[in-house]
Amino acid sequence: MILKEQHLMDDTELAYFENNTQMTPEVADALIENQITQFTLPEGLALNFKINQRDCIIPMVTEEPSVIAAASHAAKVFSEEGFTSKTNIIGMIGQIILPDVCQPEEIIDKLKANEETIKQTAALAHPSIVKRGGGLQNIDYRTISDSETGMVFVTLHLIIDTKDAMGANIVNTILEGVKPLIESLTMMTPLMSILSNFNTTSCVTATCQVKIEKLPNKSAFSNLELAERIVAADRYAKLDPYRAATHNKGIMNGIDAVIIATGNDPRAVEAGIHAYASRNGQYQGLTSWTIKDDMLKGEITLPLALGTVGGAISVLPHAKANLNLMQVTHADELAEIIAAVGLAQNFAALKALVSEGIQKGHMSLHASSLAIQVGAVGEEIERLTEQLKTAEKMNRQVALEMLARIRKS
Ligand SMILES: CC(C)(COP(=O)([O-])OP(=O)([O-])OC[C@H]1O[C@@H](n2cnc3c(N)ncnc32)[C@H](O)[C@@H]1OP(=O)([O-])[O-])[C@@H](O)C(=O)NCCC(=O)NCCSC(=O)C[C@@](C)(O)CC(=O)[O-]
Ligand SMILES: NC(=O)C1=CN([C@@H]2O[C@H](COP(=O)(O)OP(=O)(O)OC[C@H]3O[C@@H](n4cnc5c(N)ncnc54)[C@H](OP(=O)(O)O)[C@@H]3O)[C@@H](O)[C@H]2O)C=CC1
Repeated sequence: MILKEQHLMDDTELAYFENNTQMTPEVADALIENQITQFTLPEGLALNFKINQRDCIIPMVTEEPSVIAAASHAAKVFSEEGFTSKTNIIGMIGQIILPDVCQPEEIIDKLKANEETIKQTAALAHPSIVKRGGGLQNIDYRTISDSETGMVFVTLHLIIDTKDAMGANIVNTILEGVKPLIESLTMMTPLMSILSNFNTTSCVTATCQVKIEKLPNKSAFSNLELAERIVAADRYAKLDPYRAATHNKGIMNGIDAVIIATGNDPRAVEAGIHAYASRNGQYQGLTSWTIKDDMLKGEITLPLALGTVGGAISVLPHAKANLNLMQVTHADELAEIIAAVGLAQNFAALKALVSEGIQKGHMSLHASSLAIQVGAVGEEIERLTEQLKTAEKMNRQVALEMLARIRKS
């Protein structure tokens, strides 16, 4: 197997993948409650990626046809220079929310005067993360007023470096460790203490560029027109939330697939990214495509709190094997890859949308799942798939009629 020859997989991992091994019932039972079975999804590899000058094979777990083809297609378009991806990760944000505060400035001053003690208490609450070089970095204070009730909240943001763990449990442990001290300093009972998934202090930016003359182009538009239409589509996603949601869904096609493949928490990532997309007061597309010096340039910035250890990652053998496959050890490296995948996925979708339309590429790759949906089995699947790809219309009725003809022949 090529992956083993390239030292991207060892014998155990290869056997695990080849035998399609499930996790043991004990592991499955330990992960969730009332576990009855295991639910499988296909995993594929996105190819052609060069990220920060390193060639990278990307494992993607998705049920949607054409996602992996699209990512591979875009990665090939930008393969000359590849993607540049850079993290700006200070840490996760943990919130301690004080409700019904009468004198917010006084409370904040008191807390500021005791920051050293808060930091010491935080270190004692999770000594092992401090030993790893992480832990509480700094504290921000916010005052939030509810215009309906008149209630004023003071919210502490504890910025906590969780190193290679996503860190939700680490943050929550530290918050709950610090909470009694906050109570005694303020003489108030916090409403709650919990991490924020709007993790603006864990951002990553990926960029890419290609000479417009080198854009692969099967459409009737010139290469410059194609590039301009991609830029216009990108702009439109900044203006119209109805389009922005779909634009960002396309980005998440790639991001979620790698998040799931690496055992990370897709709900946390989705919540953070969609909150970030709304940070200017209106939900907007997350990418930026521009034309400069005969080049089409793409950029995406996302908050990504990810782990390469902890949570389910260290429990799921597939997740560990997939991290090895990408040759990733640290959480920031994983974030860099995932941001690049999101940008690539968006490029492929926009390029298809503004030229031949999405259905051509998507539906031809959807043909095999449509064949199975209408009941094709064994060799029928391939025959029906091929016929569907050449059909003028591809839908359930057409597929059923074709399958009936195949069975008669
Ligand atoms: C599908 C393509 C890539 C065809 O694109 P194409 O130019 O017709 O394909 P091609 O046959 O010339 O292949 C180009 C490259 O694509 C890859 N590729 C091509 N086919 C395969 C395959 N079977 N298996 C693996 N890789 C494949 C592969 O890398 C290949 O290079 P090669 O290796 O041949 O030198 C293109 O039409 C495309 O990128 N379409 C976009 C598809 C997409 O975005 N799908 C997501 C689902 S739609 C959605 O959910 C989101 C959306 C669209 O609504 C978001 C939005 O609105 O913004
Ligand atoms: N709102 C949300 O998003 C929430 C998410 N969650 C869930 O929390 C989980 C993630 O929490 P998380 O705290 O990451 O997981 P863990 O509780 O598994 O903590 C990670 C542990 O990994 C160990 N570790 C080993 N090597 C490293 C390293 N290099 N860097 C950092 N830690 C290391 C640390 O323990 P040690 O130092 O002792 O070895 C650390 O405590 C996910 O399953 C998520 O779904 C939970 C609550 C809310």
